[in-house]
Amino acid sequence: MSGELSPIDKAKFVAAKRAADFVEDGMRVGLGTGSTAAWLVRSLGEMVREEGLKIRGVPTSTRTAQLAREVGIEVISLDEARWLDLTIDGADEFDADLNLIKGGGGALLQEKIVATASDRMIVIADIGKQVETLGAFPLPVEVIPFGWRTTQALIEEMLISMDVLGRSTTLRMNGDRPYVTDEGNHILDLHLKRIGNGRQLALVLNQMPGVVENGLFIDICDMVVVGYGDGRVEIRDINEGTIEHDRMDFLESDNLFSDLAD
Ligand SMILES: O=C(CO)[C@H](O)[C@H](O)COP(=O)(O)O
Repeated sequence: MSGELSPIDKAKFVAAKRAADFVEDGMRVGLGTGSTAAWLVRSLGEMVREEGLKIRGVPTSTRTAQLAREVGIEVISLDEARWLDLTIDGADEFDADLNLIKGGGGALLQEKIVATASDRMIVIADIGKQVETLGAFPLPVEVIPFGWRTTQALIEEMLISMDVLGRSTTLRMNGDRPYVTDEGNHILDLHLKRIGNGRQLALVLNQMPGVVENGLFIDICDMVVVGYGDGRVEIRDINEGTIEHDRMDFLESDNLFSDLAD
């Protein structure tokens, strides 16, 4: 049963399952987007249905909103919640300082707004997302459709002036059309290879006309729950370092996992 899922799926699952333990009754919870976040939403749904957990969720995309409703989580908007106790989301890369690249799933704008509006952000990720230096994963930048080619050219010029290693940028596509975000924008993926100064790059990008937001999450994440393909989980805390090693009691006993793996 569980053997039919790939090690990466198992790693994502155990990270999400462990992170769900941080969600308490009455919390307003930001719900991330992506395949790892989907495991989290399903786990929380199970806790709502079977344990009577009472939470209100603020989804970071229409996809997550739909899944949250399907699994029984009460969905509210960020404007209704105003402020959140906790956001749990996936990431494309995380480094030792818990800085992130996000936006591989195209939801970086809502994800950053929601994470920033939260007392605490927990990232759930398989160990493959850990990097020494951010940047191997193309950095997503959300741009408005008007004049996107000009914005792209400005970004490429800026990358040259900042001496960034990789300078090519591509418009994200959905089939033969530009990808459109929930906000009606496009995404440029910046193939940088290595981001020396993420803080500076994030600031410079967001000052450019046409740029709405970038996928660098600097000083936003408080904790990363890391999953391994063999079911182990590790917790890295921004202040205390690694606070939990090698816990692996999630896989075999879990109904949700075996039901989905069937
Ligand atoms: O930033 C994101 C979506 O915009 C996702 O969290 C990120 O792409 C990770 O996705 P996955 O959990 O599917 O690997």
